[in-house]
Amino acid sequence: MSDVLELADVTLVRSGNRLLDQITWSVSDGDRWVILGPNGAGKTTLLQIAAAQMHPTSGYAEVLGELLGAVDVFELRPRIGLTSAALAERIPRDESVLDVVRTAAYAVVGRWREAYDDIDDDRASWLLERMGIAHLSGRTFGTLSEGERKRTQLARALMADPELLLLDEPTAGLDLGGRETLVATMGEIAADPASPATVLVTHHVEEIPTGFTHALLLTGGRVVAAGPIGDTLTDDNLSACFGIALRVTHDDGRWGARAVTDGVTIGSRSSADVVSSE
Ligand SMILES: Nc1ncnc2c1ncn2[C@@H]1O[C@H](COP(=O)(O)OP(=O)(O)OP(=O)(O)O)[C@@H](O)[C@H]1O
Repeated sequence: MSDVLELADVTLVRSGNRLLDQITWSVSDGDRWVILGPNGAGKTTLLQIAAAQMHPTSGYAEVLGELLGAVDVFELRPRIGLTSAALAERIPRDESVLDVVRTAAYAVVGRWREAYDDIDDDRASWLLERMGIAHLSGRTFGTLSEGERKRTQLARALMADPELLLLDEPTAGLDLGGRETLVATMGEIAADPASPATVLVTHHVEEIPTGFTHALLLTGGRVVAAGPIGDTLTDDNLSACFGIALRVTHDDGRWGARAVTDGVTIGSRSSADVVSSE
C-alpha cells in the first residue's frame, strides 16, 4: 500500500489563528476516510491542503508522493478529484451538465476552446449514467435541483480518473431521499476496488457510506482521534469531538449518533436540544 497523503505536524495559521494545529495523518491506497468535526473544526481547511489548494504554514505535507511547496500544483491538481461548495460556486450556471463533467479532463471550470476526444465524451456520458443523471446531460447546471447538482459534481470529480477523491460535504442541503441515494452511490464507489483513495468530510455520522474504513475526528484544528473506523468512532471519541455526551450506533453498515444526558439517549446531537432527564 502506497501513501496517498502523508502529513506530519501540519500547522496552518491565518490572521493569527491556528486553523490547523500539528496534524499528523496518512492515507493509503484503498483507504476510505471520513473526517468529522463541529463547525469551524478545520475540516475544509484540511481538505484544501489535501487538494493542494493551500500550503501549510509549517510541517510536512506530501500529496500523491509530491511535497507541497516543491511541486507544481497545476500538474498535481488534475490527479485529484474534488467536490466542494467553493468549486460548485465557480461553475457557470449556463454550462451544460455534460461540459461541467468534461471540463474536469482539463481541470478547468467553464468551457472555452478545449477539444474533447471521443474517449472523454464516452467517459463523461458513462459517469452521468452511473450517477443516474444521463437524461440531464444537455441541461444547464443552473437549472438543476440541489441533488442533481451534487450528482453532477460527483461525476465531475471522477472524470479525470483521479488517484485521490476528496468530497467536502457532498450531501449538504439534500432532502432525506436525495441524501440516502447519494450515500448509497458513494457506498458503491467505496466498494469498488478500482476507486481511488477517498476522503469525505461531513458533520453527520449518518452520512458515512457503507465500506468506509477510517475516521479522523477534528476539533479546534486538532486531531481528537484517527484510525480504523471501528476503533475511532466510539462514544468517548465522538463526545470529546463534539463536546456533548453522545452514543454511537452501527447497524447494517451505517452509523448513527444520539445525545445522551444522565444516561438517557434523547435523540439529538445539538447541545441546544439537550434536555436533562431530571
Ligand atoms: N482566512 C482566514 N482567516 C482567519 N480564519 C479563517 C480563515 N479561513 C477560515 N478561517 C477559520 O478557520 C476555522 C476553520 O474553518 P473550516 O472552514 O476549515 O472549518 P470546517 O470544520 O470546515 O467548518 P464547517 O463545518 O462550518 O464547514 C473557522 O473558525 C474559520 O472561521
